[in-house]
Amino acid sequence: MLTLDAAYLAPNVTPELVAQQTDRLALAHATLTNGSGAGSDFLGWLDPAAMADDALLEEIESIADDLRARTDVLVSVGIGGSYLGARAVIEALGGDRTVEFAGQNLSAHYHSALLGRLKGKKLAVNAISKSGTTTEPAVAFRIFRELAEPGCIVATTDKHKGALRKVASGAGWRTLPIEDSIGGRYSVLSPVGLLPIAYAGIDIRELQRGAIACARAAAEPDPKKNPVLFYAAARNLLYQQGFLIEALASFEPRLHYVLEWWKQLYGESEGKNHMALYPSSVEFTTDLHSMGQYFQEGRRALIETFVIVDGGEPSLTLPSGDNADELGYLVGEELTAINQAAYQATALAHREGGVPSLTIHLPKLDAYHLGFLLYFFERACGISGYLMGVNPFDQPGVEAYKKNMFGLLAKPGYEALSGELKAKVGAAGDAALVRF
Ligand SMILES: O=P(O)(O)OC[C@H]1O[C@H](O)[C@H](O)[C@@H](O)[C@@H]1O
Repeated sequence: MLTLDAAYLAPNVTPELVAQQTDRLALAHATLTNGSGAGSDFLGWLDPAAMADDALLEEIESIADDLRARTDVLVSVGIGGSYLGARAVIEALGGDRTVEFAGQNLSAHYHSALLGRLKGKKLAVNAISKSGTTTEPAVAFRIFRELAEPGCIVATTDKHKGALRKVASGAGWRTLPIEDSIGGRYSVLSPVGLLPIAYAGIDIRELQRGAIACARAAAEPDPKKNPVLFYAAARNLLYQQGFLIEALASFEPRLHYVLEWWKQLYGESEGKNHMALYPSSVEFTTDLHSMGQYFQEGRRALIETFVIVDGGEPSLTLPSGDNADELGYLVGEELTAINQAAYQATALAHREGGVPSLTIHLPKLDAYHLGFLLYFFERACGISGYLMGVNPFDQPGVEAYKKNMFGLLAKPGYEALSGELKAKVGAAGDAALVRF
């Protein structure tokens, strides 16, 4: 279970204001659950138990066990939704085996350094791409597949189409399916996320169990009893009031990639028709010493959603010593308690500075509660997109850069565009350069 603390949303958002949205919320809720809205072909994630049934979980676990027995490191190759979910869970929960990530950028430095780190290690490689044609992971996969131990390549991709499917069939590698009805950013609890997570040694059944519990809670149509509806309603009301940026804020560095995953989820789902809250993230207290000033006194366009871990953290107390560092008042205090005080102080200060906030409390950060949280955000994102009047399950805008890149790299089929784009990019010529 998670708990929402909505005290600092007032007066912008109050339970009464949310109650006034009941009809709109009920419509968005029904549109999502009945599959009657835009993008309804992509609701395969809605039922987490069906998305990965027992047979599929067993298959994933058995592949993970086999790879763990034969290798030291898994290189997970993917980008966007084929990357962020697995990384979010693995970085948050740790595990006992190293998973490295490749193909989430095109940096020669990043990939050379990774190759260096992997020297002398026995590698498994998991190529993950729903379309099977995304350039970044395809490029990285060419580099890393050569280094895998025999029989230790797994392709997670569309059942029938795409270049990755073709290559995997030709080479006889093991494969895991990505259903048509599951888009990348909603795929963490499918084979896309689950194989790397299982390789890391994290209990994928617990993760799924948390998501199933959240799905049950989210079936409730009354926004007062359904945290998913409440969150979707609150951010929508704030957007209508003119707020433009939602910052997901944590005080726990191991949530870094959960914040990154959330940004893709909301950015791709809602950033359409020149609308939507811009999803950003901050990691406190680190960022209080860089972004804190802006949060307190910059342009008042920000709302904050805190994700706070309440318990289960290791005990670490401040040791005694002379009081020259003026920390005597904290001797014997738990670091976790100091961090909690920092959260309370921050939420209060920001609220008083004009930043409304909502806090999501997790009793502890384990597989169950993380599964609950991930599903919470997915489900709220579907509702939120429908409240906004967009299709939360497509991402047509992402194609624009790809088309340009293919043109500039003269990919077969893009020859005509190639000349035009090269002319555009070079148009300003020397005149545009400012040299020093
Ligand atoms: O899994 P893939 O087909 O390789 O896609 C990976 C990612 O690339 C894209 O460009 C999309 O914007 C993302 O939604 C997707 O998750």
